[in-house]
Amino acid sequence: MGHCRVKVHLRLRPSCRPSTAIHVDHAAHTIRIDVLKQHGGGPPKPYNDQMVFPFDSIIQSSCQEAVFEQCARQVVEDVLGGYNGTILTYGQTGSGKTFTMTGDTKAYAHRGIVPRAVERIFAEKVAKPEAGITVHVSYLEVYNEGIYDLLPQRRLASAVNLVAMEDNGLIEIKGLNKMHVNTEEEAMKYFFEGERHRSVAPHALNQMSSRSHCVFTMFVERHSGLRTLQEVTSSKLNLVDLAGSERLKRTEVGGTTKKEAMLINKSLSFLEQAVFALRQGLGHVPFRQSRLTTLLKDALGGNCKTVLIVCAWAEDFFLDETISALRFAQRVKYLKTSAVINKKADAANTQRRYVREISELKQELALRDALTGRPSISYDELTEETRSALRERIQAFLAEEAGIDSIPIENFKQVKELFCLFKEAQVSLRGELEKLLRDYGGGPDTFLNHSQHDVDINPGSEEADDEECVGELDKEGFHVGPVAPDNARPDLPTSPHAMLRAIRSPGLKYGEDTLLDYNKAPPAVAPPPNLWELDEDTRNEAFSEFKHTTDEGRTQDHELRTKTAELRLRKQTARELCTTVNDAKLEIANIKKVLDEQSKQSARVEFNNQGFDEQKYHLMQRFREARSAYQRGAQEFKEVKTDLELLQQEVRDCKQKLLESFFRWFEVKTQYKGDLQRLMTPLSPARIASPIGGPKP
Ligand SMILES: Nc1ncnc2c1ncn2[C@@H]1O[C@H](COP(=O)(O)OP(=O)(O)OP(=O)(O)O)[C@@H](O)[C@H]1O
Repeated sequence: MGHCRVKVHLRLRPSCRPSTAIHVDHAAHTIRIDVLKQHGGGPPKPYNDQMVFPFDSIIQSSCQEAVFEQCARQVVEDVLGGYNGTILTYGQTGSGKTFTMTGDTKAYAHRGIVPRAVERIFAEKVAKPEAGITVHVSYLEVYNEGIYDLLPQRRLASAVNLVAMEDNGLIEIKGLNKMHVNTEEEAMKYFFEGERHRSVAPHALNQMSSRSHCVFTMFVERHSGLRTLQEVTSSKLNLVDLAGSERLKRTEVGGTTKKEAMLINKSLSFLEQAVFALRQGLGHVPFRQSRLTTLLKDALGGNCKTVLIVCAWAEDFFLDETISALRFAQRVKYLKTSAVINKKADAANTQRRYVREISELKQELALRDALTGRPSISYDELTEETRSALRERIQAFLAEEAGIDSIPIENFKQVKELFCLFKEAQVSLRGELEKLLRDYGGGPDTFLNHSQHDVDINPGSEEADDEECVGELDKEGFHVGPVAPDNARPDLPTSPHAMLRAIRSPGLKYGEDTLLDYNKAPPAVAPPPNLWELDEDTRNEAFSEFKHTTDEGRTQDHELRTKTAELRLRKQTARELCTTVNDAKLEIANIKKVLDEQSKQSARVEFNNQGFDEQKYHLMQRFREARSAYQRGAQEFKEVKTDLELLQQEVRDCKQKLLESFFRWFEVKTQYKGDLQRLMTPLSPARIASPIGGPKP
């Protein structure tokens, strides 16, 4: 990056009566003003003070061509070389700024810097076609603190006030039209169109006074040599015709023109403040104070080569304004900018190179495939059919219906597609999981709790199982009901009827499913009263006799044993299923916990073609498996549970039937065999406490 000083030139307007106070030294490029100073109350002494202002050049009576050559040529050449350039004309109203920048249409020789710069740029474009120079032009004006596009139609009521923004270190006007121009004529056509639209008004010093600051910009792109090279330079040339400062009493304006003049003076004063801040090296330069200073930010201190042409009247009458313009020029003269060649990659060339390289690589691949016996492999974009075939294979693989070998891996494009499809499957799985969790009403805890309530998968413990069959399926003996704890014993009944009442009364429980649980299932036939007057051993002996010596007893006992064995098997199956389902539930809850943890750490799992969250994928796969196991197990368990309930009922029925048959048999036996006397023995409290049933040996 090279620092370069802003070049400052002075152009004095030709005058019939130039001030005798102005002395130009063309060799030294200085101008001296002899100033009249008044001392105290004494008579004024003429020219008792002198001010000398150095310039890069002073133009007094040169023609327009000389002005271009002296002031503008180098900037235009620099723009063609890739630098940004700005040429500004500054000065009092009517001092010749527009004449210098635009020129006069009366004669071709009077054309100003703009047409000459356009001519030079297109001359280069024609002379060096290999450089592939492209040109765009824009034209704007800053009028009453608004930025307006002069192309194509500034004077429309809908004219938009544009916004200047800093983009990549350079000031850009958002929405400004940039017209692509192929020839000098085209560029000038747009320039004149803009000229027609710019704001002008007459006043005492200028019949065509500019009421706005105008900026005509040429955007130049140029290849830095042969077209095969990748680099292009992109630069712009700003040609700025500032509105002139004016003293209202001299221009004798009123109304709108007066308001315009005040705003022009204000914006020029902001420009002076910005220049002053830059010159003083102040930390903050108030570029944003006005549209003009914002627009000129690059020209005054950024990436730009800048030339200022100060236009001034040479008459005595305007000496004050001239001195003030010269002072401004002196400040600008010491400003430094940091211009660089603006290079950028040539997109078209880069694309051409890539196309060539791709074509060569394809040939290389085809050759290699032919040599390795895989001539049919395609490297073109995957078709929709291929994509859906791959999707089906992945689905089959994930469902464990096909192995990994079923997924073809032929080229990189296909591998990328496979990753995308895996991601698709993962996303869908995640959706399913979230839906499932939503259905279960929230987080893992709720899910577990809900599941436990939803399906009762506790078929009972081994102990409960034993209790279920208590007093029943011991090898030989018949123990009807567990022994009640001592403190649970009821008062001794005095007769069998009293004992029955006691059995039926609540609080006399001898297990959940004893053979004679009157609270749950009282036998259809009442037990013979004399049965309860026997002691437990005798009573069980009688029951054993019935089961082993009578057909009815044998059949019913066998039926009960078969059903109970079946019930046990079912309970075992249910227990196993219960373990499977509970394990699956636990697994689901654990996976959910891990996934939640991961989600907390990163709100969103990023996946692109460069990466794949393998851990997450495995988790999701485990989740799927656990969920399938849970669903299968839960379904099977429901079926087993239904069977279980049926079997339990059947067992109860068998027990009931056996008891009833036993009661009937016992009654008949005691009645007809006449040995009732022998069987009748006094009741003992222990026998009554365990009237029927007993612990299993
Ligand atoms: N060097 C010059 N040679 C011949 N004529 C000139 C010269 N400078 C200015 N003029 C004439 O003076 C008149 C006013 O000049 P010009 O419009 O360029 O002033 P200006 O500085 O742009 O004024 P304003 O700020 O009001 O727009 C024009 O008619 C122009 O032709």
